[in-house]
Amino acid sequence: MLRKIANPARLLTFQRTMASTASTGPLVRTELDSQTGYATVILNRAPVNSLSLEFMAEIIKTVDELERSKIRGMILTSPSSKVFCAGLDVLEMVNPSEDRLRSVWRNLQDTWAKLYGTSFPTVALINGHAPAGGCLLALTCEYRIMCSNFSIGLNETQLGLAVPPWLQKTMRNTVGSREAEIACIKGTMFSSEEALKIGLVDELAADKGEAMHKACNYLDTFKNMSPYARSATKLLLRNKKIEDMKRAREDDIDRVVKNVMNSDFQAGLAAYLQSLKDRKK
Ligand SMILES: CCCCCC/C=C\CC(=O)SCCNC(=O)CCNC(=O)[C@H](O)C(C)(C)COP(=O)(O)OP(=O)(O)OC[C@H]1O[C@@H](n2cnc3c(N)ncnc32)[C@H](O)[C@@H]1OP(=O)(O)O
Repeated sequence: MLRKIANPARLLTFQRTMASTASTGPLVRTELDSQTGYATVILNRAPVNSLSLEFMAEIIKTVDELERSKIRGMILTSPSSKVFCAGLDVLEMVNPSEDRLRSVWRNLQDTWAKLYGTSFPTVALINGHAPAGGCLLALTCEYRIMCSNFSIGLNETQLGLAVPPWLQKTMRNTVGSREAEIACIKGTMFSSEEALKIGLVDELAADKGEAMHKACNYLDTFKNMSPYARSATKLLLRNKKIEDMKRAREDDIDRVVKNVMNSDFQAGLAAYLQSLKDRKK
């Protein structure tokens, strides 16, 4: 359920009233600029926007609502000064129940499909690190603007996870076959500057303010264009990839369940979690 709050200024704020888990406030906040029709979607699951089952369900619902609201563009970002999205909530993979794990992967697939197939233009404003599922969210957008001094990449293999075909394809479409193949297999994390060089992001910004300005500039390029022609062309380009994912989704989920339920994977994950904690010492 959306709550619409009219501000005296031109900014209308839509807020989801759903209770959040670890964050203060709603898991996803949407601010709509009533003059431009651009919605800023703020991922709000502290501390690192890791993608839990419920968080992904909220992202999916938000995109559905934005489609109904006929917005003119979306900017996806985070309130954190350090992390755009830390990827899947790794705790979802620690000795999970098979049913929950299946739902998690299904929601991850749906999150990708929803964001990838929006009728409106989308920009990822990457104002922090974006590993794995964080990079996935950025890749679903049409345009990526990244603040300097952060890292982004599909590091799944470093965690012992295979990168699924649909995500590999999205990476290939963005950076080309050769770069994508090496990056996916190695699980490379790129600095903002390296990401720009290989085309993983389109522009860099010194800070969030500059990134927001650049994001609006991208969306403005469609101001005088027929929304129908724009979105029809986008969906003709992207729909087949979404359909391919949906056709193969059960195999994809079976593969993940086998991967994650394996005792070697669980041992590797425990070591990975420990390494995250050790980094702080
Ligand atoms: C159908 C098949 C589909 C397959 C597609 C696969 C797609 C996605 C797979 C994934 O996304 S796996 C997840 C990969 N993510 C990571 O490897 C990120 C790990 N985290 C980090 O590198 C860092 O935390 C950070 C994001 C760079 C941020 O560093 P920072 O120093 O700012 O913060 P930390 O102190 O490290 O973290 C704070 C707090 O958050 C916890 N945390 C971090 N990342 C995650 C996460 N992904 N899930 C859950 N929790 C996470 C971290 O452990 C800290 O917790 P505390 O120690 O404070 O309790």
